[in-house]
Amino acid sequence: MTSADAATVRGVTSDAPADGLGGLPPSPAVWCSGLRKRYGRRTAVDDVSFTVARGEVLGLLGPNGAGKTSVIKMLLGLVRPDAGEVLLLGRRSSDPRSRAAVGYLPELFRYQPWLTAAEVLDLHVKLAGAEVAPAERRECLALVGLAARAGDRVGGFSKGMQQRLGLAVALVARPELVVLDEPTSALDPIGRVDVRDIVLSLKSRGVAVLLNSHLIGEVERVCDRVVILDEGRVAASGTLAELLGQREVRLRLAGSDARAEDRMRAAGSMARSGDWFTVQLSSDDDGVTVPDLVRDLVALGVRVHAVEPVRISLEERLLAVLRHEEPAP
Ligand SMILES: Nc1ncnc2c1ncn2[C@@H]1O[C@H](COP(=O)(O)OP(=O)(O)OP(=O)(O)O)[C@@H](O)[C@H]1O
Repeated sequence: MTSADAATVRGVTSDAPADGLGGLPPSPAVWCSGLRKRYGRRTAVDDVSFTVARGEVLGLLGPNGAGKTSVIKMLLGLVRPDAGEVLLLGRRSSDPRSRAAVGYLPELFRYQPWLTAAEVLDLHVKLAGAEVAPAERRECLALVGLAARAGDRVGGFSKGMQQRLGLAVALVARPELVVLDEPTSALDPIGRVDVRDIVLSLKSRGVAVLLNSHLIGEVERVCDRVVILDEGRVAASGTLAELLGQREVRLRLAGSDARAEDRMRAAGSMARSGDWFTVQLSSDDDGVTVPDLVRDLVALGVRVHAVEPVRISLEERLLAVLRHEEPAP
């Protein structure tokens, strides 16, 4: 974030309501700048800055111990940063008004074993100071697949069921920002798909989501932007298009000659392996490069047996960034 961005965020916070009234755009769901945290002699988080816009899903990725949970806890005011600033929904995270509008599923979750699932939700609605009708609370339990267990005590829940309840707790008070720290670590495959659908439905309603997950495929499917942390620092960040920008197309051709290869090189840098040709497309390709290329190759008398789009996966990009194999975008 530039200092100009920071100044804008601060301006909105101090001079205007956080909800964007008065013609100003709403402040970001999360704004943090220069976050730092040391535990003893170990630096857990070092100069981390990013924003999460309203309605945006941001994925926080990184290896074990990279500082993801520490960042989340500093954002939520659960851990005091040694340096840096945080604004949630345009307000300091210590402000009860911002806290009430944030739903949080912690990495290590434990709910009162003597309460029923419905009672746990009632308690959290009360703590948030929200007005949520009983029918809506039941719907929330149904959303996470616990409708049939609403009256059962949490002490008898499996780990996955407790995580589902944690998700309901994070969602029940109609938050504007939802922070999910490893939300699917205990879930079965169906539960993971459910969480993906829930995240997408939150996004469609303008709710911002900050998602920390080691399941990269999950992050790739639902996130608009990704921040990769490594040893406490931001190693890379950007939209998925920015991070995965380099796209390629693979073509299996027969009868290719020098003119055909020149035509492919005109589309992007080219590599050949037997009958297969790989052409790198530019990140601002508007979708006509490949059809035009195929049309021209056919006109040159080349037989086109296969055309396969290839895109680097988020996992490949993550590993490349963490292994310092390429410059971070
Ligand atoms: N309460 C604490 N006391 C001492 N060190 C801590 C504490 N909390 C975190 N750390 C250290 O800070 C670093 C970052 O930990 P953190 O839990 O934020 O990482 P993470 O990216 O969430 O890891 P994981 O993916 O394993 O959950 C680690 O080296 C960890 O040992």
